[in-house]
Formats: sequence, C-alpha cells, structure tokens
Amino acid sequence: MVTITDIEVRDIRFPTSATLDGSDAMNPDPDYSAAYIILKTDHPLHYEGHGLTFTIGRGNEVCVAALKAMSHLVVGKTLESFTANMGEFWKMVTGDSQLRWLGPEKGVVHLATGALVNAVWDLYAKTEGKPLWKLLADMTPEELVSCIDFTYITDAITPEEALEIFKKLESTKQDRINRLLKDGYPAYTTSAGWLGYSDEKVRRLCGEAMSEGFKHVKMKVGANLEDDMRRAEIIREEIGEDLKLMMDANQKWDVGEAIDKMEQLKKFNPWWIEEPTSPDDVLGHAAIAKAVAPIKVATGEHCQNRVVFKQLMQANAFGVCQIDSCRVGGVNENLAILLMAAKFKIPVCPHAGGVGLCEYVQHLSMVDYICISGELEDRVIEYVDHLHEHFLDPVTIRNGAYMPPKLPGYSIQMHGTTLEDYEFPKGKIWNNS
Ligand SMILES: C[C@H](O)[C@@H](O)[C@@H](O)[C@H](O)C(=O)O
Ligand SMILES: [Mg+2]
Repeated sequence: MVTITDIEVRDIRFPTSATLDGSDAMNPDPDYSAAYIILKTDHPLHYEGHGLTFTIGRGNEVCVAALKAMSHLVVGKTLESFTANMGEFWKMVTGDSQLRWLGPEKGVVHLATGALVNAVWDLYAKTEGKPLWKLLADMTPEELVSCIDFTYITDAITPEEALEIFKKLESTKQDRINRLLKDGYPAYTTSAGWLGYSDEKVRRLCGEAMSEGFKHVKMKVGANLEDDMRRAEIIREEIGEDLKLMMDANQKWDVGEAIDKMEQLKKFNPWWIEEPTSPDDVLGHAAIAKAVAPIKVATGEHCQNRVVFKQLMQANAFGVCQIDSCRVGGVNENLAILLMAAKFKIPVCPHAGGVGLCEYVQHLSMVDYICISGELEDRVIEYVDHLHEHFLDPVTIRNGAYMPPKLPGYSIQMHGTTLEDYEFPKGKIWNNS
C-alpha cells in the first residue's frame, strides 16, 4: 500500500515574455508557467507523483490556490484505492460538490483537476515501473474502459462502444508499439512562427525546422492581415509548397471576420486554421468550417471539457481535434475525448508547447495510436523547442518525430533546482529581474 501523505504546490514561472517566445495575436507576452503539484508518499523508495497545469503567468497563483483547496481529495488516501478504479477516482475528484460549484468541470478548478489527476497517474506509472503510455497500452480493453467517466457523453459514445474500439485494436498493439519505437510519432513545429519574431528570425527558423526533419510548420495570424500575408509569403518561400503550413489565430476573430480573413489567407494553402474564434462557440466553428473547407478548422487548447468536444464533433464544427493534457481533467478525460474522436473519425493533433505540454501529451498520442484510433495519417503532435531542459525526462525528437519515453512516469517531473530558481516570486530568477 502506498499512502499519499501530503501535497506540495509550487508557483513556477519562466520569463519567456522577455524574448516573445510563445507570443500570438491574443497573448502578446506570455510568461510560460506551471501550477505544480507534488504528491508525497510513504513509499519506501520515496516515490512522488508530479503534475502541473499550464498557464501564461498572472493567475498562476489562482491555480495554485485551487490545487491547495483540493488536497483533502487525496491526502491520507492510498494509491491503490484510486488505481482499483481510475474512472471512479476521476468522478470523486470532479464530484466534490462544493468545488464543483466553481466549474463545473471548467475554468481554474478544472485546470487544477488536470494537474492533480495527472500527478496521480505519474505516481501510478512510477510505482508500476513504466512510462505512462506503456502503462495504458498494457491495460486490457476492460481496464481502459474503467478509466473513463462516461457521464454526459453516452449520447455520443457508450462504454460498450468504447470496449469495441479498444478490442478491435487489442491483438495488433505490438505492431504499433514497434513502429513507434522505431520511427516515433510525427511532430510539427510552432517554434518558427511566433507572432513577436522578426521576419528574419522566422526565415531562419523555418530553414532550421526543415533541416531538423519537420514536414509541418505552424504560424501565428490574427493581429494584422497585411503582416499575416507577408509572413505567410516568407514562410512559403522558405518551406516550399510540399510542406504543410498551419495557421493559428488564437481566438482573435468574430465568425464572419474569420471567414473573410481566410478568404485572403487561403492562397498560402493552409492545412488548418486554429482557434479562429471563441473556443466556446460551437456553432460559430461549424459555420467557419463549412465556409473555409477544404481548409480544416482546428481547436481544443481552450476547450473546457469532453462535453464541448462532443458538441464540436456532433456539429461537424472542426476537422482537427486538439486535445490538451491539462486544460481538461487530465488523462481520464482525454481518453474519453480520444474515443469520441475515433468514433467520429476526426484526427487528433494535440496542443503542446507551453511548459511541459510536449512532455505530457506525447504519451496520450501514443496511446491513441496503439489502442484507440490505430492511425497516424493526418496526425501530428505539436512541438515547441522551449524549456525542455527543466525536466528530468525531456522529450526526444528525432527526425521530426517524438520518440517514446522510456523512464517510468508521465515525464513531467521538473529538476529540483528549477523548482527553486523559478518559483514565483521568491526564486532567484524573479528576485534578480
Ligand atoms: C500563448 C501560447 O504560447 C499559445 O500561443 C500557444 O499555446 C498556441 O496557441 C499553440 O497552439 O501552441
Ligand atoms: Mg494554438
């Protein structure tokens, strides 16, 4: 038995706004941040569960407070009481009626849920001695189904249908694992296209991305159409016509505006337009998707929960589903979304970047390929080349692909020195600036 004896919650921030890494039309000066939780245990080997949720600076302390408010849900309980039925564990975490009032299942309390739930999965995977993707890949179809809370989504997918999906791929899992171990899971890069970068820097970074083996490049749009057109032209000049170009407007436009802007931008042959408008506007996305086809609409990084994902699918409102490892309530809810995407035949290209999101989400895409969709076609995980040095088990990108993590856990544990130095506001990085 492993008992969770205590939690530690830290406010970790990186001053990325100084270099405009991560900047977009809506978020011109993000300081990539993590509300970071450590589950302490009485395990003889001192195993800890680590988890984080991503924010972009101010307000990270609000997520920290939410995490502290959730401590009673796990402290004093055993890991085994959770792992006996992970779906019930998730229902318990999201079911605290007083905390639930703050959501339900959305906003700060759900961001915190993502960190807490992922920390439990990290601990689970560490005690089993497996990376998270392998822990899930080794589960039986029945065990996988038991990880999911189907509340509010049975009109789109039932536990019986989920079982069918898992069972269909069960006997061929090893082939896909072998393929991942050999070639990895394809990635695309956003590193070249941040809005605050100069034209020269964008040009140089596109060249670097190509030489690193990337076949897809994403650029930011949405602040000023003339700038977007000029930058798209530069990027196309650099990457040519064969590579895929994606555009991300980060919620800048109204529905009609998005359609008009894409009428101009379509000459650069974008594969998708991401977050063209408010993430809550399902019908708006549907209208845009219809008008801009065959350009696909992509969204999900600000999608609150599985219910909104369900509606986006039911309404044909997007062609690319961008799960996020900690915007929704962690591994369990993402499994539900991956299942719905498989049923609706919508490719999943996760949101990553930020801090730790690449480390996290690679596991989920690998599980999607091994156990759920069985497909790699039209699927790429976002990659951004920032802040990986702060993790004990950083991502390995080889020839434009994520190689499967090998160490036990969810790859999200930061170095102790990082937690000290970048803690806001008392770490030395913040004291010196
Ligand atoms: C503020 C952030 O860097 C966003 O720009 C980023 O998450 C982005 O939307 C992305 O798709 O990577
Ligand atoms: Mg985006």
